[in-house]
Amino acid sequence: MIVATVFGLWLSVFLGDRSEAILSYVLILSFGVLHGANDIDLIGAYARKRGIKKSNFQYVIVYLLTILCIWSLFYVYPFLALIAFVLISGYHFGEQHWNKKISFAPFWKAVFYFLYGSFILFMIFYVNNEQVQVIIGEISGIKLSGQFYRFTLILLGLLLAVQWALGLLLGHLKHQFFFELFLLGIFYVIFKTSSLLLGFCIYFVIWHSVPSLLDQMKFLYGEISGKAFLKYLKSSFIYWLISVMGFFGIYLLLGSDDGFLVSALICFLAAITFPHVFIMSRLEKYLKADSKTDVGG
Ligand SMILES: CC1=C(/C=C/C(C)=C/C=C/C(C)=C/C=O)C(C)(C)CCC1
Repeated sequence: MIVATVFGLWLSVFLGDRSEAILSYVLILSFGVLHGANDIDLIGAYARKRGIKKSNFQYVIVYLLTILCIWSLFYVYPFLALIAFVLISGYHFGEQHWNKKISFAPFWKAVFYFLYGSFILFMIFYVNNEQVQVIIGEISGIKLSGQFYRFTLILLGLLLAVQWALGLLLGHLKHQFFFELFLLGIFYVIFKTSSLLLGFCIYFVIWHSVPSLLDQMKFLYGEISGKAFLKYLKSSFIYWLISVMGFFGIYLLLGSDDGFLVSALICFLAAITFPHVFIMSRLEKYLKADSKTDVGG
């Protein structure tokens, strides 16, 4: 993952703005969307493992209703929806990164996930604050100042540092401290050198979507292999196709205006993110609890 990240950094130096944007859309729509495209099968498999029997059709209905609710929320209270989206995404990124490496009590675990993931997101927002202000303004009609991103980043950083230090002192964190710190440094450099979209994309695809895909394969098929990946592709293809077509539908409707497209991409991501975070949180807890299906301990 480090090699792919450095390669991404190298690409960001060489590619022009247009090529960076195209590469980012391609990566987000391929791996990014793919890692959320199997959610209905995942919740079905999870329920079966827990002895609950419901048809896939019921899950599809609940899933679609959830997406409809999120879209309505974005329509009626866009700012509130955006805040909820960012908070939940922070938690989700943190959970993916730390799930197998920490042993806090459940509440403090959730706080740590949230602080870590939100810290990463606010690094992106702070470094690109002018662009982010425009995008958030376009979605919600509210313009937050550059100071706001700076202050929130510092606050999150301080809280994270305190909990991290306590976790180390009390032995709740099983990881290489300097490596994790180095990673945060690398992320900062990437966000600073690449465009907003490519910076987010490098983190989202390499450090979130790919590890999540591997966890899902292990959960669904008990192994990580080329064969399991093909099975995964087969079962998620239809959902992936519908999502990508949905995105292009929005694109055709809104035109090729880059600003609009980024806002559309965010609302689109948000709609599939809410149910995805819920499902993945169940799955990660299951993977951690069941040592036989745990990935890389
Ligand atoms: C608001 C905002 C952004 C945040 C995107 C987020 C928060 C995405 C989360 C995606 C998830 C969690 C997907 C599912 O796994 C961007 C794109 C950086 C651009 C600037 C404005």
